[in-house]
Amino acid sequence: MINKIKRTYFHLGKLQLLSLLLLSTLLISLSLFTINSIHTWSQHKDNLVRQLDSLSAGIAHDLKNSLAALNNQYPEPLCDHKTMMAMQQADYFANFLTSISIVKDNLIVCSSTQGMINPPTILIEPDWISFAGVKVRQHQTVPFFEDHVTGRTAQIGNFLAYLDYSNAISEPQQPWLKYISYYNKDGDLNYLSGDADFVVNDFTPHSDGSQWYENQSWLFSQCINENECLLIAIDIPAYFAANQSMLFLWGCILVTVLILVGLLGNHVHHHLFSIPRQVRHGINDHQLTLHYQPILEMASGNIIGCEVLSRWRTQDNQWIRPDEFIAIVEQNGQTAELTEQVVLTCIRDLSKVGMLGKVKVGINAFPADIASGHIRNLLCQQLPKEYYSLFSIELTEQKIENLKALSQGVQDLRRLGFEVAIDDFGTGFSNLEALREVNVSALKIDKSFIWGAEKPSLKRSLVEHIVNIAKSLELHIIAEGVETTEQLEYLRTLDVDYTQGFLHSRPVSLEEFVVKAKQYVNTESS
Ligand SMILES: Nc1nc2c(ncn2[C@@H]2O[C@@H]3COP(=O)(O)O[C@H]4[C@@H](O)[C@H](n5cnc6c(=O)[nH]c(N)nc65)O[C@@H]4COP(=O)(O)O[C@H]3[C@H]2O)c(=O)[nH]1
Repeated sequence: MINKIKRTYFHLGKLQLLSLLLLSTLLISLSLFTINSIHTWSQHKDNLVRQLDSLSAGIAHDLKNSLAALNNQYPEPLCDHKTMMAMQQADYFANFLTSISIVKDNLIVCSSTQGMINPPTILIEPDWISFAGVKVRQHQTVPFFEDHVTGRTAQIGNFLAYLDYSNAISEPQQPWLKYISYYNKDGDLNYLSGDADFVVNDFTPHSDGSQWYENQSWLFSQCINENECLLIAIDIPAYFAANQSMLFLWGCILVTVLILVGLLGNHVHHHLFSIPRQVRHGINDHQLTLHYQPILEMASGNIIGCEVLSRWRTQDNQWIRPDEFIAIVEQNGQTAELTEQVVLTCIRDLSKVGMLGKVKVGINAFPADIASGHIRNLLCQQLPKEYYSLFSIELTEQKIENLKALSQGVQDLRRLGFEVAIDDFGTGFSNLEALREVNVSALKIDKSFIWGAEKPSLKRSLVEHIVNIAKSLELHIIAEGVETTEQLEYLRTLDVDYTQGFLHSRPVSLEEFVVKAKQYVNTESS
């Protein structure tokens, strides 16, 4: 009852933990989003104003020191080497201007980046001409190295340059950044040209006291000359739209990540905590059951014994394969408990059905069980001496930590009359070196070698090799995983002692094993 409550609590706890984790991450992200969108404008505004102020100042500086200076130096410019060098130099020193070109008869005839332009590029009408005489074109194509770019250009006299903002603002090419020119007539600002149209009413001075104004829709710099001006303006809704779509994108990414983390978290939790924890409880609560797989004598075809195999069903009614839970038992450090339960249960089971002392029994053991003498003590406590020879301890494929202690443990078991077999021979540690060191009495050929050995193949020669070694060491040979009559007949030609496999029977419950074995075993008590 207490265990049931504990288990229910454990399951609830896991679900609650996961939902809580997901919910809190979601809430934190939502709050971050909200805070971010509330603060976005106020946080970025000052920064943008600063950047755009320095951009204006930088462009004005470049126009004066590059384009105006070139006009002074070359009032009648030619596309000659000298002028080209001066243009390239000016291009190099300018921060926001590039591809400085010479303009003649409304054509770009040569440029600092491409030399002579053939055919020359046609100039479009300027979008506005500033008070200082700078002709600004919003979408002028200019020659740029091997290519052409289209964008904003500034022209003073015979020289024109492409306005390159790419390094000027941290968020270049943004749709919210607008350039507009206005003219001032009788104290009213009138739209002249540019990216946008807006009514210059109800603007309040910018909070930092600079020359910037803002209303619901626009943030713009003050018009500083009397007749006309170029405004650098920020379209606030467009700015938010751009940021919102970024937020939406990030939101989608975050939600996807959350879902993945949730799914993965469940999986990781299941494997790291749930199964190991359930295995721990399962062993402690004696939830293991045993299945018995018949072992047949080759010569007579009789069932003479069985291999004992652990089976474990979880609380969710799932069967977990030994291959999976044995590894967890090892991680949990519960190998001794498992072996103890297997030994005690199988002795009790076989005794109950009158087969103890009548059949051979193969029990899987961990190397530590043998090295520590744990399995020897258990068997000796539970069995009368005359049954020792019927028990075969199968040394499963494991990492051997102390080969010397293992070899001593095997020696002790054999001295008492128990059989010791190397399981899964041919895989993992069970190689020739182990065979030399550990003085076993039987060898089980791994099923992976049996499958395919019925036909001439590399496997066949390996099986023959293994059988020869076993015979030369006078070991009993058991072939496991026999699935077909061809395999069985082939193994008969090799004179293998015992066979085990689905051909004869799958591992079955005790009751089913009794049904299968009873015609070969006298279960009457003597
Ligand atoms: N496909 C196929 N499979 C066959 C055939 N004949 C037998 N098998 C399977 O091969 C495995 C034989 O056991 P193993 O080599 O000792 O390999 C065992 C053994 O190493 C380990 N194991 C099982 N029970 C215990 C246990 O109580 N203690 C320990 N230490 N290890 C155990 O888990 C391994 C896997 O056990 P199982 O899943 O029960 O798998 C069993 C059995 O079901 C066949 O003809 N075809």
